[in-house]
Amino acid sequence: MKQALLVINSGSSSVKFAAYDVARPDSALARIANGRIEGIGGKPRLLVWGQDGALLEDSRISVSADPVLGPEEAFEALFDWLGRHAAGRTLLAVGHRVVHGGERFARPARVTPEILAQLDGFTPLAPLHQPHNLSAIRAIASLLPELAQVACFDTEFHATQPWVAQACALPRHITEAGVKRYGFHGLSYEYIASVLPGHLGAAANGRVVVAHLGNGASLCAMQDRRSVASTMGFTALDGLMMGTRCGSLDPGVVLYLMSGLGMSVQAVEKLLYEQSGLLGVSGISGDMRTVEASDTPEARQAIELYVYRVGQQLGSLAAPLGGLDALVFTAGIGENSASLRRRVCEDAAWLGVALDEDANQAQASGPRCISTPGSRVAVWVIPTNEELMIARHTQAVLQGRGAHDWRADGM
Ligand SMILES: Nc1ncnc2c1ncn2[C@@H]1O[C@H](COP(=O)(O)OP(=O)(O)O)[C@@H](O)[C@H]1O
Ligand SMILES: CC(=O)OP(=O)(O)O
Ligand SMILES: [Mg+2]
Repeated sequence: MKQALLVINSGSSSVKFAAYDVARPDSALARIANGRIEGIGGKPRLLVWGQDGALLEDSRISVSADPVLGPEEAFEALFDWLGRHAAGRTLLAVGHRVVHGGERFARPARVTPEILAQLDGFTPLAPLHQPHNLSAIRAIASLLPELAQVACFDTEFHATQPWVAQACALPRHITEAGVKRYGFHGLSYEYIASVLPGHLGAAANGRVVVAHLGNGASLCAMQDRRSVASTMGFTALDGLMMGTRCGSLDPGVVLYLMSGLGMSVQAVEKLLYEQSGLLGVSGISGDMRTVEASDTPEARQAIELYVYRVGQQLGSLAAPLGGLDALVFTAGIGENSASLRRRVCEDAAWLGVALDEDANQAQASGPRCISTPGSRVAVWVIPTNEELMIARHTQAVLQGRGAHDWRADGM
């Protein structure tokens, strides 16, 4: 009987998933299918694509007359689909992206009720993500209590940063209580680090900044393919301007919102996480495609500010690296918006970035170099694959190997 792994990346209103065949315990993972459940808490849909990218399923999920379904019903529909289409396979485990592992979880972990309770404690540090990550684990545990579930943390990859990159200049007792810069999007950065040598050769181990520009957005500075600094900090609010998050903000603004404008903690949290960023500045949308398609002055300013912040913080990471050898764009915006990449690269000319605009504009979807042959900094677009990274970690935890070591196997 073939064995398979399921990977879940659970967000506020949608769940992304991927299923992999495990031919041998230590062999490469082959993706069988991937997809999304959209509209959880409303009228969910299940979308599934096959190995070749063909759409296999696009249907409304309805198990009762009530169209408002929670995560449990949504996962029931997914397992039902897998049961019908992945017949003849044993599901070994489910691997999850869990955004915050705090100081306690530096490695992927097999989930137990005790671990789940500890991870609940990080919810205030990642209110947009952690509750949804954990409710997916709980929903699956109640459907299939015996099934192994593995939590893989977005914070893990940044554990290699020197203390100066992790420190907040706060009194010691606050730092000792865990208030430090963790960094996020680690599964995405770890995947990119794993494929960099195949594309960049020896330069992969040089001074690299990876720009993960998706709904959430951050930059990671790498040296020897290890994280040395990141623009995200204690929470996934810090750093770049994002779809609906403000990014770096004078902490005095937060104090003023509460003491000067009388806003509650909940209202400030909603403002900074859900109503700011591209959405707040454009007044139109937090989705880059929609903002790029609009020609209002506010939409144009939103993109101008977004680009300004990427350029400013790219400089802030070039400083600890002592320069820059390569810049990599990834995630929804980084992989798909040629105009955003062009503007970022123009602003980064002072660092030695020279963009090949034809290569940048070319209709392509795989990893590609978009800098000129003479550019001092190599610029690449490399599609990320958080799901594959989670599957590798999950496989490693099942084999009792602890965290998967991307440096050892050169993948
Ligand atoms: N062709 C495109 N041009 C510009 N932006 C795009 C394009 N395709 C996707 N995006 C943007 O990518 C972002 C979503 O990124 P993604 O990495 O999928 O996010 P997440 O995985 O965090 O939900 C959205 O702002 C979306 O508008
Ligand atoms: C950590 C984070 O911001 O994740 P996402 O980009 O998926 O929202
Ligand atoms: Mg994402």
